[in-house]
Amino acid sequence: MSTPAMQPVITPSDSHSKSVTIRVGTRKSALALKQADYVVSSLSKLHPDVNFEIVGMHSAADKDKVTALYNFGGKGLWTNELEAGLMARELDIIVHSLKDMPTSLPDGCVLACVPEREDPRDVVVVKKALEGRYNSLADLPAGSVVGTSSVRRMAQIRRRYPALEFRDMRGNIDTRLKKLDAEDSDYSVLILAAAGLSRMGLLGRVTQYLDSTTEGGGMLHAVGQGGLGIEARADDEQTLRLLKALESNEVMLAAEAERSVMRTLEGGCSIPIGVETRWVGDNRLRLAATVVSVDGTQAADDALEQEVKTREQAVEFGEEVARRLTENGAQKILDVINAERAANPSTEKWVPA
Ligand SMILES: NCc1[nH]cc(CCC(=O)O)c1CC(=O)O
Repeated sequence: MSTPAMQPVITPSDSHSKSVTIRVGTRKSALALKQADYVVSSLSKLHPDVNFEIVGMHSAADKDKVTALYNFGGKGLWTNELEAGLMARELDIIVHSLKDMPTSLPDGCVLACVPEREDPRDVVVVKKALEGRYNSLADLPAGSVVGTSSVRRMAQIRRRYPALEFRDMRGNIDTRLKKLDAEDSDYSVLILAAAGLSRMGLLGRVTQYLDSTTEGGGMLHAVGQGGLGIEARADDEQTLRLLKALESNEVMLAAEAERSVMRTLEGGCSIPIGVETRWVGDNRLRLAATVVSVDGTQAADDALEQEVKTREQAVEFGEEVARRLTENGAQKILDVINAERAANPSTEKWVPA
């Protein structure tokens, strides 16, 4: 004899009922919620019988904007509380900006799906009052102030445009644009990711797209920029299978190669490295990468093309590019940056994006 409580739960055979619910964790910023909405609407189309529920969480870094970002360890800045929710089975997947994901995930967590990528490039946005006067970095007079908190962006721009000045700029995209446009602001331009602006419907503000060409300012983007990373539990086979339908194999392989360069060079710390990946033919991936000193005077560059068909090949390819960068002087540049950070962890000003 069994009590009612011990009886199995029987799902009614009503065709409208959805038997499985996937809880989707995300940060609560406007951009993060847009990304989670995109993932849920795409997955819902692929799996109409599955119910998806978005769970927004404030991360430690969101709650404490005053403390220098490196105090959270640099690595895994936005992800820790969400991962705790994932491991506690309060969440089934987490949607991240791929560029904010650490290159090594905690045990039990995997990068389960890399969907189609937005434009990975950085862009220039001109202060409203200066629109029409300047468009590109090359237009800016000496002493113009560029707003960015990213050492990668600052170092690369300083290398090509040594007469420009740089000032810290943090906050969500809306906040940054408001600070830029304020009447009394010193900023002439802001550097942002095209992807974030695109997702927020703000691409109209872009006056220059930055890339490795001379017209593009010689700028390489962040590892994973423009991409999304969906994290899941390594042993949750049902969810892993369900996510695979949303993966772009080309984007996943390119992102794995980019992340591998970073993982190989960093030794535990997030570092300022720029990359650019492009498919150039039959399964051939071209990967360019750069590491620039904070003052822009020293740089290590490399570009290589190789056949990449599997995740393992992508990782090996990234390791090879990292080795070549090291031989070209990247390690010396990184040693200086890491020594500075170790000496001044709490005054750290620059974000590693
Ligand atoms: N550094 C913060 C961050 N993390 C993700 C994005 C949006 C771009 C993306 O998804 O790669 C941004 C804003 C930015 O860099 O302009």
